[in-house]
Amino acid sequence: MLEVNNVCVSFRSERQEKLFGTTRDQVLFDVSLKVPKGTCLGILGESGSGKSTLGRVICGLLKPDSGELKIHGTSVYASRSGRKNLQKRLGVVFQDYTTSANPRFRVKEIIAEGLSARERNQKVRLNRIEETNHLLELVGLNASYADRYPHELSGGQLQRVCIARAVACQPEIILFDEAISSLDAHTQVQIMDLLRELKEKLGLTYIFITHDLTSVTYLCDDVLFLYHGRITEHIPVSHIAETKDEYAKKLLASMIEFD
Ligand SMILES: Nc1ncnc2c1ncn2[C@@H]1O[C@H](COP(=O)(O)OP(=O)(O)OP(=O)(O)O)[C@@H](O)[C@H]1O
Repeated sequence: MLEVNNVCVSFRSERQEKLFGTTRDQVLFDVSLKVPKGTCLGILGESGSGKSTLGRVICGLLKPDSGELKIHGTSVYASRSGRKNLQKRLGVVFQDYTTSANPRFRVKEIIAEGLSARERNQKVRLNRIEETNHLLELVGLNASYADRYPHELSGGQLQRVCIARAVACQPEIILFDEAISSLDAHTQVQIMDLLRELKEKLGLTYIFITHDLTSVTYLCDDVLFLYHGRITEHIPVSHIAETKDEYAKKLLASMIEFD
């Protein structure tokens, strides 16, 4: 179980009245959520609502001003061991697969980043070739891709490699930050099918940050709406049509009209 309790985040404001002013802009206000094991939580909000900031708090990259992040009851930011505990259990897949994969690395070296993390965490020595081939198959590619460079892959294939790298460290939870947003609609569906399959096979828990309601309804169990840094609603996806939240209603209406 991953828990976020009363998290507040602010950044130093660019508009300072004094030269060394300390005015801050608050981006997250008292955000709390729980993600039970084996479920998928969608975090939905428009641009600037604070989704990625919340994502950075969840993956251990940004200590909040106040509030806490807990994984299996252990506070992440209270100690170094708390952060290490999170690193062992959580993988991340970002939107920009072109920059999150080193262009000078071959596919096998990209996946090796995840395998090395697993070797360190579990204090084991892995058969890299065997593991890489297994992971490539798991994400719908095959061993022949291992020697390719990122520029020799399509966007969808490269994002599959990034997913393989995240899965390589055997995390319990994977955070996806707009991970399918830059792909075309057909590839998005293929990747979402892959994510569903992996979740089932490996018993994973997902946190799926997006601005796209359709992908949330396709993939998530629960959805949380973020508006100007505040959670306005947190409901099961199956009850999304009954939402009371104005922002959620607007999103829903635009999707229905579009359909
Ligand atoms: N490091 C930072 N320093 C200052 N302000 C920041 C920083 N990171 C984010 N912000 C501000 O916090 C607010 C929320 O940004 P965030 O990236 O979390 O939004 P988002 O919902 O993920 O948007 P998008 O969908 O466009 O990525 C924005 O106003 C942004 O300018």
